Amino acid sequence: MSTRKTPRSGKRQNIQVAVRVRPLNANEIADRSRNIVGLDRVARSVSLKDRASSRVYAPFDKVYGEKDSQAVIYSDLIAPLVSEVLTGYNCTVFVYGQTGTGKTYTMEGHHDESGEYSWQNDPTCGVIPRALHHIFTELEKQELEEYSVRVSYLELYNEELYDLLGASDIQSTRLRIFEDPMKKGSVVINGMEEVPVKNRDEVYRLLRRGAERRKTAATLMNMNSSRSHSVFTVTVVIRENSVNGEELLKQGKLHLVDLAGSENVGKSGAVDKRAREAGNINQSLLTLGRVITSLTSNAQHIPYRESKLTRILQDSLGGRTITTLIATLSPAQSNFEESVNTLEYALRAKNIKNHPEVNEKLSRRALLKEYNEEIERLRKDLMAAREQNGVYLATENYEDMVEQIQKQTERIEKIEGELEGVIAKLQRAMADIEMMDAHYQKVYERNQAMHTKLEKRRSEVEQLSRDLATTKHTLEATEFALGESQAYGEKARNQNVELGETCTILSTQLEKTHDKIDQLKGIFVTNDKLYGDFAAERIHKIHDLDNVLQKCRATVQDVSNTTTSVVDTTGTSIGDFCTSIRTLFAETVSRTEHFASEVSEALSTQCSEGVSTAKIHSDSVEGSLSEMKKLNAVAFSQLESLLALTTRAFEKVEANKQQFLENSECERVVAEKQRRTFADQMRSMLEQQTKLFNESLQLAAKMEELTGENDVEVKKGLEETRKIGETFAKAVDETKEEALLECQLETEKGRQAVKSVDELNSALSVANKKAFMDSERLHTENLKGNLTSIEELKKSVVANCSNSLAEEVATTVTQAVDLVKSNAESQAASVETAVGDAAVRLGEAQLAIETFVHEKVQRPQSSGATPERTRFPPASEIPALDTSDALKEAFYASRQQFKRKSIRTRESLFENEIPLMSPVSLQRMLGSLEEEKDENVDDELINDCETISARAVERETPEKELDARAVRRNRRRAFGSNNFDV
Ligand SMILES: Nc1ncnc2c1ncn2[C@@H]1O[C@H](COP(=O)(O)OP(=O)(O)OP(=O)(O)O)[C@@H](O)[C@H]1O
Repeated sequence: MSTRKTPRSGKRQNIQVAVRVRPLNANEIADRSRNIVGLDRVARSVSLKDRASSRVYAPFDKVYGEKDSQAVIYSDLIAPLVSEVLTGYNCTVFVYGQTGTGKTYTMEGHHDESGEYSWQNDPTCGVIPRALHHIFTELEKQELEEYSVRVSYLELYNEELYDLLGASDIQSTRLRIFEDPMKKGSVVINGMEEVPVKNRDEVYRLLRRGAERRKTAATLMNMNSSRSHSVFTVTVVIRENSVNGEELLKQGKLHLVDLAGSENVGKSGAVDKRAREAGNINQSLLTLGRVITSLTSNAQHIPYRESKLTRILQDSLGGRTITTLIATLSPAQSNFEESVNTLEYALRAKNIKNHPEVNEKLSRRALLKEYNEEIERLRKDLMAAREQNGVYLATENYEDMVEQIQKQTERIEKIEGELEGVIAKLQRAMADIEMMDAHYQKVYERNQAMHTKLEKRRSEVEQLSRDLATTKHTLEATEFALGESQAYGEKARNQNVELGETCTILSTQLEKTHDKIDQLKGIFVTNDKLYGDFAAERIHKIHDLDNVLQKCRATVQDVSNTTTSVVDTTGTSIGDFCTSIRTLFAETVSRTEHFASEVSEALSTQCSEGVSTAKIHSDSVEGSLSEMKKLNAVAFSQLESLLALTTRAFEKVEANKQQFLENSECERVVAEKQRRTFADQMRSMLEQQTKLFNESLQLAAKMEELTGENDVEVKKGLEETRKIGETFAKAVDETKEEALLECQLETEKGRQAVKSVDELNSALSVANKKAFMDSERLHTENLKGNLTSIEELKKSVVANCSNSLAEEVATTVTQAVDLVKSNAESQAASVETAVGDAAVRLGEAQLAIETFVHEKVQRPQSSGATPERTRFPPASEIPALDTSDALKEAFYASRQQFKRKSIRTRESLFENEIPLMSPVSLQRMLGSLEEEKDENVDDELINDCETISARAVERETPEKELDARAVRRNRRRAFGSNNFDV
């Protein structure tokens, strides 16, 4: 395969050289051979201790001792190369050393026949299986689908190449090396089998096959395996696509070379004389030494072509390959010289500078074209050579021509070899492609299965997308509702906290209120009892007072009766007095008339004047009497009015008492009613309180208010009662005083009347006296004789009349007045006593009321525990949680702000889908292309294909890529068919 190199950072680098020292083997131990090798890992030096001296060889890139495992060697030296190979570099690892120092062990490891270990976990497993395992691991890790891994295993013995993996008999398989016409400095090994490796497990099988063929060869050809070289090559081709959709092939190679034992080669590549004599000259090893020497001495000519080994590995020595040399040593003293040679060889090799370059990635089209052109060129050369063979020449020239033909034949053979090599390369390339096509087939089938699965999944995805959209929508709505609920919940929680706090306060206050209510209840019960007792007591007292008033009434009645009787008596007395006066007057009149008749008779004419005078006097007395009658009538009427007043006073007292009693009863009834109402209210309030917690405060307040009002009412009632009592007492006092005053006034009026009667009588008496004296004086003048008798009579009449009448009247009046007075006084005293008693009782009642009100009536004691009226702030409004419909509306409203994002379906993934071409379709397409061999048509097709590829690349779907690849593959096959026709 043609590869071009791109510089690796443009740097030249020395071959990496490592030294590995194996442990002393059984023979060496048996020979008691000393370990003379010392390693300094820091200085990366190896020292060899001779008996006399110690030689140090340094620096190496790495030094490994007997304890360093295969895994360490691999991970340090080979693993990095695998990465380089996958990147597109060629890498070579040489194992160089004396026979039996562990070259094969390092490269292949032990073949564990026991089956105890699989090759993956066999600690003795060498570089080759590890490298292949690693390569597959990396390819899988990088998820590369299209790659090919091929291995070849060559043995070079006595400058003959044998294919250890070839299918045919190893003896008959003669591998020939030709220059690679397409790449200068490279060779083509004609007939070499490059076996594709599909997985790790095939590696051991191949290694075993190689080992068996080696053994067979050794037996058949009496081959000394320690003098043969083996080259195990792993070729990794990775197909990848460039950005413009072009298919690129990236190739890297790893050569693992187990060289023949170095014991016959001297320091500078000189062959040991004895070995030379024995014919055991190892040309390849010899040339390798020389090449190394030439490379390190900057010689003009590097003798690569002098051995097949150096020809094959030319690129690995001073070329573009990354090269590592592992020098294996025996630690035994017996191998001192060989160890010295190996170390010196290794140090020399370390000076070789390579300039690694990554193999250029070539497009398949270019590669195939290149191959085609080369084949065509070789075909033409061959034809030309053959045609030359058919020319007839003169005999003279015949020999020259024979010679020429001989040369031509050799040339034809050479060209044929080269052609075969190229064709072999092409075939390998085609095998690679086949391998990758097989991969493609698998990928196609997998893709078809995936496509079917994808279709199924697509419908599922569509359904799921719809479900997802619904679910998303629901989720959003739910999230929205949840948010709302959370906010509401938060508000409610805060409110709850507030309410909790308020409840705690209210609970405490309610507790205290209940205490207060209990206290009030107790007070009300006590007050109820007290009111009962007080009412009973008051009723008792009122009864007492009633008795007193009855007594007072009786007394007043007595007074009235007495007064009436006194008045009657007085009236009678006055009547009697009047009668007496009339009698007396009649007597006086009769006496006077008798006297007058006597005087008339005696005094006839003289007495007529006396009679007229007497008549005048009589008229005067008559007037006086009528005046007295009037006065008596006035006195009577005054007494009547006094009686009426007394009666009225009594009636007033009675009325007042009745009113007082009624008022008291009313008050008592009102108080009782209030008490009952209050008790009912209390009861209902208590019931309500127990039922309605939230109204408890208000009820408590109201209760408190009512309690206050009731208290006020009670106080007011008591006050009113007290006032009424006072009013009653006052009224009684006033009535008493008024009655007394009226009595006194009437009595005074009576006295005045009596006095005026007395005065009138006195005045009358004086007037009569004066009249009689005047008459006497007149009659004295006229009647001197009889004047004395008349005068005496007159005096006696006047005296008798005035004295007895006055005395009688006075006595009667005085008696009457005294009687009235004494009666009035005694009645007044008894009324006063009764009133005083009533007053005392009223005072007692008042005191009792006051005591009751102020002392007995219990009032709620201020305990300080009754909660103060607290106005709790109204609970903050918690909006009622919206209904789901309202929430939905709110959600949709909120959604209006944001355009609803369309749920992205996977439609887009499928809409540009281009069906993947099946291998059958490809085959058909290939057939049609085979029919159209015209290059123009090919070009046209290529253009078409490229257009399709470009379109496919633009669409960037794996399916389209595959399609483009299919087209390219088609194209490639078209070329391939041409080539095979050749
Ligand atoms: N590092 C090592 N640890 C343990 N044993 C080793 C080590 N190196 C080599 N041996 C053992 O030494 C013996 C010889 O090793 P090996 O055959 O690999 O040598 P060689 O260099 O390949 O010889 P030849 O050149 O003849 O092929 C083997 O038995 C191998 O197991």
